[in-house]
This record gives sequence, structure tokens and C-alpha cells, in this order.
Amino acid sequence: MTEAKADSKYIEIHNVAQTFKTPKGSFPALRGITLNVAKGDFVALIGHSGCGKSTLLNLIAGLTLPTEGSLIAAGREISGPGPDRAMVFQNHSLLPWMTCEANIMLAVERVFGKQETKAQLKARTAAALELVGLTHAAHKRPGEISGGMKQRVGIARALSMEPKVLLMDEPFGALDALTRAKLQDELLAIVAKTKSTVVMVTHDVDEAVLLSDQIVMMTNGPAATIGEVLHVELPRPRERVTLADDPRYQHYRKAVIDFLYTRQGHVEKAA
Ligand SMILES: Nc1ncnc2c1ncn2[C@@H]1O[C@H](COP(=O)(O)OP(=O)(O)OP(=O)(O)O)[C@@H](O)[C@H]1O
Repeated sequence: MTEAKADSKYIEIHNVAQTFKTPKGSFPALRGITLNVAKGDFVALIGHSGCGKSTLLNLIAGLTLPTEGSLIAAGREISGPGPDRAMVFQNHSLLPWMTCEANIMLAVERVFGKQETKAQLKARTAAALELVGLTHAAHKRPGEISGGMKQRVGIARALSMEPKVLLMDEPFGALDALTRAKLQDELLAIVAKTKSTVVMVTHDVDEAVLLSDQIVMMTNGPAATIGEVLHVELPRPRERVTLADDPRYQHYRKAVIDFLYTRQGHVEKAA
């Protein structure tokens, strides 16, 4: 395979299905999921609550294995979690008794501890904190900083592992609108710098259009699948104030809203 071809299929998802065993019998969460993500692409997964967005993200993370089909990241079958795919959760999941610096250092040590000196590991941790603008909060504990700052530490921790893929499960879902907008702008700048490949679960249409190259719109569950993929061809760098008046932005926004509320408006009751 040529490099260009490999890069256009950095993450390959082939006909994936996920069925869960429950006390009431088996529950088909996902069916027929086929998707390619190119290296450096930003992909948003959007769909109504319970359609299986987190289930799909967990499959890419390797936290669960599919009932059918296969997933490949950078040419290798995903058979479990690995530092090449780092996850950022909605609730930051930092250890409360450790400083921000120590939380990041823990991840850095796990990935690079065997081959690098203490000074190199410290430099990696400092660089990650600087990337998210939190050098000044290095010695604070999670309980001493705001929700937005905690999410930034979570992002720094994930990026400090130099993952091939950054997986984000509604990372800004618990934040107020202004903090959320600020973090979206920061994420745009960080990803432009790191050239990360990102798959992000979101409920927010504007967030999806602002950040993404591809918006993967999922049908309602049970047995949810990909309804449509929207390619967002807005030039980068993207600036939210300018984009608000851009007819192309409005066009993409309307396409997602039409899918979610006209075509998938009726949310079936999960079995
Ligand atoms: N471990 C599990 N066992 C049984 N059912 C599960 C399990 N995990 C998820 N489900 C079911 O699979 C479906 C998809 O869940 P998932 O959390 O992926 O949806 P989601 O789109 O991320 O939802 P939300 O937007 O509300 O977070 C839901 O009906 C959920 O109840």
C-alpha cells in the first residue's frame, strides 16, 4: 500500500456490529458500521442520546471488542487499549490527590518511562501543560481549579502520550457555554499544531461543524448505524465569529439539523 493510501485510511472500520448481553436478552447497539478516517482528520460522531456514539468510540479505543467486523488503526487490528489511542472523557478522570503535573507525569511515565530519563519525562510533562496554557497551575490539585481547566489537563494528559489518535467522549459536555467555546477554540489551535487525528463524540451541532472535517451522523438505536457522512470543507484556520456569517457554515449546520431533527426526529425507545 502506498503511504498516501495508508494515510487516507488511518482508522478503518469494516462492517462492525456490537451486541450487548443484558438480563433481558441480547441488545443490538450497532450494526453495519463502515468508516475510514484519514490521518490528521477531525471526525465528529453525532446522533441522538443512546444511538451508540460512546459504544463506537470505545470500540476504537479497544475498550470493547466488536461482535462482528473489524477495526484497524495505523495498519494494525485493534485488539485492546493502547497508548497510540488516548481518550479524553467528559468528567476529566484526574486523580484528585495528585497535582496537575503529577497526573500528566503518570501517563508520560507509563508510555515513555522505560526508555527516557526523569528529566526527559519532566520536559514532556511541562510541554503538555504549556500546550494547554496551564503551566501556572502545574502544582494545583484538580479540586483547586475550574471545570474548564480540569478538561484542559485531561487533554494535556492525553496529548502527552503522543497518541496516533485522540479519542474524545463529549469532552466539553459538562462546561458552561462560554468556557466550552473557549476550549473549542483552544482545541482547534492545539490540533493545528499537533496534527492529531481526532474522533470526538458530541451532541452539539455548532461544535461539530466548527471543528470537523467529517461529521458522522448516526441513526437512532437500537441497531444504530451511520446514516450519512458530511464532509465539512470550510478552510482552516477557522474562526467562530467570521464563520457565523458564512453561508457555507449555515449550509453544513442546516444539513446536520435536518438529519437529526427531521430524518431522525423520532427517538425509538431502547429495548
Ligand atoms: N455494556 C452495555 N450493556 C448493555 N447495553 C449497553 C451497554 N453499553 C451501552 N449499551 C446500550 O447501547 C446503546 C448505545 O449506548 P451508548 O452509550 O453508546 O450511546 P450514546 O449515543 O453514546 O448515548 P449518549 O449520547 O446518551 O451518551 C444504549 O441503548 C445503551 O443502553
